[in-house]
Amino acid sequence: MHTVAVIGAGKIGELVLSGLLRAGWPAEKLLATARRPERGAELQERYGVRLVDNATAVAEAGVLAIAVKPQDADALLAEIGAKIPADKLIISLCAGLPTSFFAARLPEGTPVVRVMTNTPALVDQAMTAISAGPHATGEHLAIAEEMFKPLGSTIRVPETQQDAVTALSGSGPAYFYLLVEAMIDAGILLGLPRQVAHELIVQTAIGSAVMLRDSGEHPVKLREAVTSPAGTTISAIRELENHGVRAALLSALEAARDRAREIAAQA
Ligand SMILES: NC(=O)C1=CN([C@@H]2O[C@H](COP(=O)(O)OP(=O)(O)OC[C@H]3O[C@@H](n4cnc5c(N)ncnc54)[C@H](OP(=O)(O)O)[C@@H]3O)[C@@H](O)[C@H]2O)C=CC1
Ligand SMILES: O=C(O)[C@@H]1CCC=N1
Repeated sequence: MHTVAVIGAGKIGELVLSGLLRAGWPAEKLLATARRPERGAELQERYGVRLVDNATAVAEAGVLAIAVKPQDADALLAEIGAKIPADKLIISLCAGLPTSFFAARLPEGTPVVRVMTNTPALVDQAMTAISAGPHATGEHLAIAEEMFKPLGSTIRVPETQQDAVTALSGSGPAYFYLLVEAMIDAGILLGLPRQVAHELIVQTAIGSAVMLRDSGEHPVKLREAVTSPAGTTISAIRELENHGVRAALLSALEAARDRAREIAAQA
């Protein structure tokens, strides 16, 4: 089991730390770095992991999980990139940034793995996609899997698919939360108390998600089973189609993919 340092322990860094601890990773094998001292103190108090500066993390950890915003990655690598020995494994959690961005700022031969996870990691239900970058071997991918499997599901994808993955599963939880929020508001419109609307929609979302996962059925078949002839569901579906919800989702995910590309171009 490697010592893992989370460099830039914000929201995603924290969920990696907390997930590894839940999975039984010893706290003494976890390091965290933060830009603001109060954030570091918070993490130390909450998880008992050691807060260190970036240089100490580089010196002591075998795996460096980079969890800063993509816009902060260049400055971070200007600070530590050249000091990272080539036997360390770099795991980038950053949206958009290709592994070549890191390779160009690291000593020749340093292995880089690109990972796109998502916030349901907080409840061990993440979807994490893992790609080999320069100098990353099967052994390096296995280390990334050892870290992320306990946080949910993992899949290996070619790096060329990572911007699309980011649009689907990286950002995905936000789309579902927005749908749930809108449906709860619809419940209010129909006169239900907010708490009742919340309970109905959240449990419906959970039930639908479990059926999607466990039944093995195509979503079309599951939807058809709910949609009675001349019934209530088809009336709602007509409105969804009239308002272009399907087309909106296609455009929205394409926009997310394009934004990931733009982040890389601006880095
Ligand atoms: N949020 C999400 O759902 C997902 C995010 N990601 C990716 O994860 C990464 C992190 O996102 P997120 O956790 O949301 O962002 P946050 O802003 O919450 O976390 C980034 C953290 O890095 C710290 N930081 C920045 N520069 C340095 C530095 N030089 N040294 C040490 N710490 C530093 C920031 O400090 P400060 O607090 O001072 O800003 C902040 O705490 C991004 O690259 C994002 O693309 C990937 C998948 C999902
Ligand atoms: O919005 C973002 O850029 C990050 C990456 C995927 C989810 N959140």
